[in-house]
Amino acid sequence: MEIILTYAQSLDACIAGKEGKQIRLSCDESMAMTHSLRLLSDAIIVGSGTLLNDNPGLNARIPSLAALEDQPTPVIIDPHFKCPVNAKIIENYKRGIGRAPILLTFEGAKSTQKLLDLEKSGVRIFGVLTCSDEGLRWDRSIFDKITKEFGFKRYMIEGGATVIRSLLSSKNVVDKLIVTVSPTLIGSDGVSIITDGDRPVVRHRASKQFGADTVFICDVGEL
Ligand SMILES: NC(=O)c1ccc[n+]([C@@H]2O[C@H](COP(=O)([O-])OP(=O)(O)OC[C@H]3O[C@@H](n4cnc5c(N)ncnc54)[C@H](O)[C@@H]3O)[C@@H](O)[C@H]2O)c1
Ligand SMILES: Nc1nc(=O)c(N)c(NC[C@H](O)[C@H](O)[C@H](O)COP(=O)(O)O)[nH]1
Repeated sequence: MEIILTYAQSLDACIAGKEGKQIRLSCDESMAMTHSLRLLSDAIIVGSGTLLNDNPGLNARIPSLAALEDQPTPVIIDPHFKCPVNAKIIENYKRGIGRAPILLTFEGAKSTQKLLDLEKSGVRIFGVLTCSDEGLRWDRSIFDKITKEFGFKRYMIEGGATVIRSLLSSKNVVDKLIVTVSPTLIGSDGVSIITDGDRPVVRHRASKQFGADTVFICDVGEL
């Protein structure tokens, strides 16, 4: 099992603009790299904040829409079932250009009308999350359980800010960090991913220029 955390950031470590405004940071070349990475992954994970803010498709479309059997599965960390029934990931599934999304919620979550509506739209609900007082607890056992249930081997976590910050301050979860650095400055009202607290060790593995962007690949963990 491999867990990759990947995102695009500005030179001043921001991943979005003021009040979370979505900003296209990746140039065409590095966005194509991200979509190639999606094709190599079994699951693309984002938090509910990104789902609501960006309404992403989370499928592989560049340079062209990949065949359904090659598409990764969209997975949303959504403990409070905020996913709208008309989200793009659900529309893609209904149109046959994306796999049935999975929504991760708390273990033992009670069913609600919203959950039933989401299941009717084709969303698969999986109660695997646990909570501590500082928020969702991240550890590899969550991914072991998802792999046991769905058979995924490679996870690509694409954000957003809460997810990135919590993973960058968790040990023994992420295996690889792939960061696209865009030569732009967003400034103090941007959404930063800088965390306090302890951080995992990262080791440079490779870096490559894609258009104007530089993509860093780092191994993460007790190296
Ligand atoms: N540049 C990029 O690569 C990139 C990628 C993704 C999102 N974004 C941007 O990030 C912003 C969204 O980030 P965000 O922080 O609002 O939302 P998010 O996507 O990080 O989701 C946060 C939500 O997910 C759940 N969650 C996930 N992990 C959690 C944890 N460890 N603890 C508690 N709750 C957890 C909770 O419901 C929480 O409200 C948007 O502006 C979006 O455009 C940028
Ligand atoms: N690699 C990357 N470069 C960016 O400039 C940017 N803003 C994102 N943001 C990641 C976010 O989670 C969604 O992936 C995007 O909103 C695009 O969504 P889709 O392509 O439709 O899946 N990711």
